[in-house]
Amino acid sequence: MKGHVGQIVGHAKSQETRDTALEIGLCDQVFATAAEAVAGADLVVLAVPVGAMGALAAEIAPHLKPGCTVTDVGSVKQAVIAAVAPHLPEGVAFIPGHPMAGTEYSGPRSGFATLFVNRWWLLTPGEDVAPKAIETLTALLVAMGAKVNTMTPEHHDQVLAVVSHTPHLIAYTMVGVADHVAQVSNSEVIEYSASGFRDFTRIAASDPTMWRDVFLTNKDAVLDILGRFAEELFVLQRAIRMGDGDHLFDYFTRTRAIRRGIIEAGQDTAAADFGRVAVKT
Ligand SMILES: NC(=O)c1ccc[n+]([C@@H]2O[C@H](COP(=O)([O-])OP(=O)(O)OC[C@H]3O[C@@H](n4cnc5c(N)ncnc54)[C@H](O)[C@@H]3O)[C@@H](O)[C@H]2O)c1
Ligand SMILES: O=C(O)C(=O)C[C@]1(C(=O)O)C=C[C@@H](O)C=C1
Repeated sequence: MKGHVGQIVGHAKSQETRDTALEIGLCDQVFATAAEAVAGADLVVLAVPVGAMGALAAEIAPHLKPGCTVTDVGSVKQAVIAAVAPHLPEGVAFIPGHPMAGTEYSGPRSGFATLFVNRWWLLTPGEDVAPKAIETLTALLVAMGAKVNTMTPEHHDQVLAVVSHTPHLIAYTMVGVADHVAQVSNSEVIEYSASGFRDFTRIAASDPTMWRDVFLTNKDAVLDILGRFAEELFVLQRAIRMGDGDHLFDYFTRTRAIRRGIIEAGQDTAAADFGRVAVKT
């Protein structure tokens, strides 16, 4: 954001995080209370776990500058809106947001300059929000390299259940299964993991608080996708049992085309950004 805004003021509860934020130049100033941090701000960005958004909004509400914009970066939108909006005073523009970028790491040292470059940043503003406020926020996000799109919070939560939330649950589960197998068979299965399983372990190393809150707050959409996942899994399980190679081949051909389409659309930048090699098979 540096160079695009006047001053960046942060808040973190721990002294260590506040010290780090100043040391690495993330903020110009940091405060121990959110109330102090938001005083006089034109734009306030809420970046805490989804389950903590409501309490934070209640804390900052009396200290917001009239006419300011409040946004958030939570991975779920309907629950954040329900928790935050009731606290915000009249005249504050609330533009819920979600950058589709991140890693399994947390904390102030986990960001990097290109994190948002060529990544979607989804906004789910209500119809009553002034277009000017949306334009100003969009301009800032675009300046950070993001591609911005707006949609309804309902649609956001359904889409994210498919492309982010349920895949994380599957990764957590698969790593749990491997660990269980290793324990009961007293073997070294995880040591022999190659890149496919390692990708699962990377995802399964994501922050437990963040992901607990995601699943608790996007419950219906995730349960819907998990149900569909189980149905597909049973069909593949049956194909394996019946020796139906044609079914497996056709299914895998279809999924490979999806992966190739993502790469051709230039949307697989995260791995390369983070110093890993994007495997193009
Ligand atoms: N990590 C990702 O990949 C990613 C990507 C997009 C969106 N998000 C969303 O961004 C938000 C922040 O995630 P992050 O990865 O930046 O996490 P983070 O752990 O790096 O930062 C979260 C901060 O919130 C603070 N916090 C936790 N509970 C709190 C509470 N009850 N009250 C006040 N502060 C509290 C923590 O101390 C920490 O400083 C989450 O809502 C998450 O869903 C994360
Ligand atoms: O690559 C990762 O570590 C991520 O999972 C990042 C990811 C994602 O699912 O794409 C995780 C959660 C966020 O809400 C947005 C981005």
